[in-house]
Amino acid sequence: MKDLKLAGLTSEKKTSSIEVNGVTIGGKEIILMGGPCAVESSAQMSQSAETVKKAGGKILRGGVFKPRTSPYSFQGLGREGLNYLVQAAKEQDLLCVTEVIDAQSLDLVVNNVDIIQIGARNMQNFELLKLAGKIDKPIILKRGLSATIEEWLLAAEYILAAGNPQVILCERGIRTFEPSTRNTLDLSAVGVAKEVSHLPVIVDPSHAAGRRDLISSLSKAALAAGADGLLIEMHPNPAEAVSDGPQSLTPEQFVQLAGELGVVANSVDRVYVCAGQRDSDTLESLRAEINNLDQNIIGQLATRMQLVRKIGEQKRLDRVKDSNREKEIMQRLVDLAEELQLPSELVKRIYPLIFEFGVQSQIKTRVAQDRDIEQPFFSAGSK
Ligand SMILES: C=C(O[C@@H]1C=C(C(=O)O)C=C[C@H]1O)C(=O)O
Repeated sequence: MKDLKLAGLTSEKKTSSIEVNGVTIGGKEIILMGGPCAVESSAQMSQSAETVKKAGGKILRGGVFKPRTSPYSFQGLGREGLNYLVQAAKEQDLLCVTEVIDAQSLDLVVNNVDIIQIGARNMQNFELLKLAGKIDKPIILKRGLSATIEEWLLAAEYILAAGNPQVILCERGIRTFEPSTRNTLDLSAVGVAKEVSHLPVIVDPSHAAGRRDLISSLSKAALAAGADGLLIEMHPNPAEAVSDGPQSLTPEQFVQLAGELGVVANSVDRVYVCAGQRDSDTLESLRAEINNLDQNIIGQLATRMQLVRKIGEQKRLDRVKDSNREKEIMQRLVDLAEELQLPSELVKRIYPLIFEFGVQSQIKTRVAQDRDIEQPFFSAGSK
């Protein structure tokens, strides 16, 4: 692809992550963003924020300027809606994102939200892209309805070239001949974009499918395909939504899906942190979940110890301890802890113990092994 001077990857820069107020997009952690298509009321946004928080989501979405296909459809609450969005995000300590459609809406939201979205219909609004390039806020750039991946990346290049390095690509389905879904989610676009560009890529399965029954499977497929995050529509009462009701998840479905993302994330060497789904947060249910987690932690430690012993079998007894390897593991885990907002001190205290027991176990394995090798020699005459 030509002209990807800034969006294209180089030998030094294969991936880039975007750090926004304590949330890293494009790191190890999968970032979940959710909320209604359009901001309708203060109560609707408060309930949505509560659900996003419960699901382990980090970012609340909500449109206040709506570029609708029909001029007679709801066009958004503007400034009033912006206040509801910002307030609800604040209540739950979430970040927020909203779409801008022109210079005025950009001006209005730029100092209030954490992330700005440029929607599919404006992907090639080059003047808007240039304006987005002049601000110091991350931009989610949705792929246009009929845009090739190259056109999408060149749109990102406009923002980058104008001076804003914080671009997050968002695949949201493209127009094909298939009428069963609103659009066709192009999951290969995630891989292709990542092959040619260093920018983080997220997926919006809601606008792609246009129907809520497909959102769960498409979200998981998106993670498997390498997406760094998900942007999912959820409404406290989808039947009453002023826009995109049929594709919006209910709060229960949203939390359930979030609870299922962790295993998919782990299978592709990523992390999704969500305190699981419970009917209600009773002391008993919370403790049951902790018991379950503790069991997993011990199980994983046992597997780790087995691997450490296997490594021990391959090493010389005088080279059992490898300080460089330990340092490298520690650095990686401290970085991960910081990304997951876990005190890095915890990792710094636990891991030396884990290493120590690993090394001891390797020494024992080696000594036993060496004895076994010598055994036939000693036992030959005695039998
Ligand atoms: C497992 C190894 O041996 C030792 C134990 C380590 C561990 O527990 O991760 C790391 C380095 C070594 O001190 C290894 O060399 O990789």
